[in-house]
Amino acid sequence: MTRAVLTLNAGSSSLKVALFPETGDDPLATGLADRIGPDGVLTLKDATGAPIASAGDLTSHAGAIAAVIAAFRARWPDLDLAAIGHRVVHGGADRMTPEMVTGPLLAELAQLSPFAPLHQPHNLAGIRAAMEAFPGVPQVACFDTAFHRSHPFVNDTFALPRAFYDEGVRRYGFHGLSYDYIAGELARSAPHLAEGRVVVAHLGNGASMCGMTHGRSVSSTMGFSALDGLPMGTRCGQLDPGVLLYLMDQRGMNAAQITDLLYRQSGLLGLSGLSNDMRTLEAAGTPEAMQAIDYFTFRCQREVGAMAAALGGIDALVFCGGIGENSRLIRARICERLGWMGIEIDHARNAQNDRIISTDLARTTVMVIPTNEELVIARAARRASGAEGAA
Ligand SMILES: Nc1ncnc2c1ncn2[C@@H]1O[C@H](COP(=O)(O)OP(=O)(O)O)[C@@H](O)[C@H]1O
Ligand SMILES: CC(=O)OP(=O)(O)O
Ligand SMILES: [Mg+2]
Repeated sequence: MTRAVLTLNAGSSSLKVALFPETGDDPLATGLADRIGPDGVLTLKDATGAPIASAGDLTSHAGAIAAVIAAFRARWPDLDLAAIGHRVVHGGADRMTPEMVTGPLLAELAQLSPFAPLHQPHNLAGIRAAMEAFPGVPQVACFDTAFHRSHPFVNDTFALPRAFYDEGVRRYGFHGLSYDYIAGELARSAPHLAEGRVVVAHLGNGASMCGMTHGRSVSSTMGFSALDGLPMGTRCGQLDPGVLLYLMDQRGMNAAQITDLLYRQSGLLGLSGLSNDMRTLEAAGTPEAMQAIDYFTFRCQREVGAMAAALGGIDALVFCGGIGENSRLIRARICERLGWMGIEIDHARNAQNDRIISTDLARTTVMVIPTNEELVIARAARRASGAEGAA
């Protein structure tokens, strides 16, 4: 086979992998390990969508990564990788571009793990596993935070004493690789909108919104950690810090217990008492599941308003992520009270997952754009490793 670029994208509930040729946007193979946990399943497909391999019982991200590497090796014994690109959720305050992985970089990134416990350890485990499986192949780290480093100070800080900002207590924002892709797609397919005021809703197991103009991030609902903003599969979203004081003072909870509560037991799972997965909640129809959906869609409506205020208006709303790309119910529910912002969706278009789901007369364009973090990672890996120039 020709030389290829491998991408690894570890999300909080999933591992997405892709194998790209040295040039071009179409992958040779893609893979998804979904619902990592007791029901975890990995499926790898070739460029035609035909299954290459599958594996079940994926209880951890590390197991999923090992299964991916084994399956690619079995399918392509002479696999020749020009570079491996990794999604790394947290890059810290100064990283605005992808970087080649080195020992010191890995050590620095490991220090950020406590700020992104559902992601950073898996991202770094992926890098280590890939370094071991493919020694000598350049590894490139692509940061979710990088896209948001353009935020103005008012969207980058909290109203704490200045020393905290200086030591890195800032609003970083995440899902940057996804927003980067959407910005590029808009610039390519709808340049007049790309220049305008766009609110992008990345709604997956992790969920956030980004307000962007001229393709640059101005504001994000996520802050210091990937806990802030919208409620998520198992994360609480925006929370009054007084609740934390109560949990510590009155309930005697320690940091580890609070971490578990806010990252793993809250959000859709906590409110429904049933599941973190929107598909399960939509199908269940129990009062608690419906309340969890109500809370999710209400907070999404609030945050579209907040992002539009940060941008001074809105020209387009874009949905992406597992929920945003697939759930016509949630998109319709979010849009139903946003008529005052010029948002009006066409229900037939919405039901078909059309690219434009707003009515022809609506003042604000509403779009569904499947995100492609893998392509952003692959392009960056080619660039940073020099593979692009060599091709
Ligand atoms: N058809 C669907 N209807 C509703 N929700 C869906 C559908 N397909 C996927 N989802 C939601 O998308 C989530 C996964 O989103 P995704 O962006 O792929 O994951 P991650 O945040 O782990 O990267 C699932 O937890 C599920 O709630
Ligand atoms: C940052 C984040 O929440 O990522 P994901 O949606 O992949 O869990
Ligand atoms: Mg994701």
